[in-house]
Amino acid sequence: MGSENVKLPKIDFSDEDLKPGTLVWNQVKSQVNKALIEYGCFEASFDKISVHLRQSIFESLQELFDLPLQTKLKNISKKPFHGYVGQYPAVPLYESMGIDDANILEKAEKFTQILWPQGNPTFCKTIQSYSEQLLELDQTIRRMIVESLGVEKYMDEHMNSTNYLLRVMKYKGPQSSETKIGLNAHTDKNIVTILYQNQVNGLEVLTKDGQWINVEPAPDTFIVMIGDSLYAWANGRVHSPYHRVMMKGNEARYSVGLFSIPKAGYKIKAPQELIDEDHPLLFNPFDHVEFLAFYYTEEGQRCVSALKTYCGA
Ligand SMILES: O=C(O)CCC(=O)C(=O)O
Ligand SMILES: [Fe+2]
Repeated sequence: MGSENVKLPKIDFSDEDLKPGTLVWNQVKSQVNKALIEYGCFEASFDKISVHLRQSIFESLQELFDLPLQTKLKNISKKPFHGYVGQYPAVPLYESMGIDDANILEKAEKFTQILWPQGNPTFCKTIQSYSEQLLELDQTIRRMIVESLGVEKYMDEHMNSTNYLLRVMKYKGPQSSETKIGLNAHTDKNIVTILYQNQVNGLEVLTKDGQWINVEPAPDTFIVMIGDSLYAWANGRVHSPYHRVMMKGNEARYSVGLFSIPKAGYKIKAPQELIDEDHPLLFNPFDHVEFLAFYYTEEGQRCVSALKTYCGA
């Protein structure tokens, strides 16, 4: 059960002067560092995404999930969890779809074309602008993390090592006051995840001391979470938390995640500056795409930490 009394830290990214080197940058950076060591997660207010866009994104999600199943199944991907996912007996409330490189107009158009051959410019523009604008928050946070780790010499390499995936999600209301599983507990496998949801709560995050926190974001805040690939790159200096979705009541929950994901062929390797006697190397260098292939095998699904089994040092 979620715990009532603990709240995730809330950090404000709306200051106009939030540029590297400014006083406010350093203040926010130290809040980010503290939150990521303690929770691997925080609530972010970020006002670059207009109120209009924040509303349109949920209209677009609803329009997409209202399409006939036949149409939704047309979104196929070779990468697990990037195509259409739904109708799984283990998580019957859950449906999702991934849009690779949704920040790039041609990619957003290609995706839109698959579902609406006759075109849907509003949908296309909404997901593209949302991704392009929110990516700024991902990059700000990652710059701050690299600075806090004191490994600025890897800044460009790190910033250029990822692509973006936008995943849209719907959780049906279970039509009961009893809590039902929406999405099983997991850690994200990517670099940074930024989640945004409609007004139906359900996300829970596990603290280091084993309590599930109910995440109750305000309408204008995003949830930022660290994935296992960044945990590995930082050699354990930031936490990647377990989280899950628990649903009750009648209302559907819509959420959307922007995931920064290591590019195929890029080897994730902790900088040597982050390895010492007190911090021995945790993971051998690995390729994220190859790791995911292992994660989605039966063995990978059974492990407590798939990454440790795959490439633990
Ligand atoms: O819907 C949510 O808020 C969480 C989704 C999630 O954890 C994921 O897609 O990895
Ligand atoms: Fe997740």
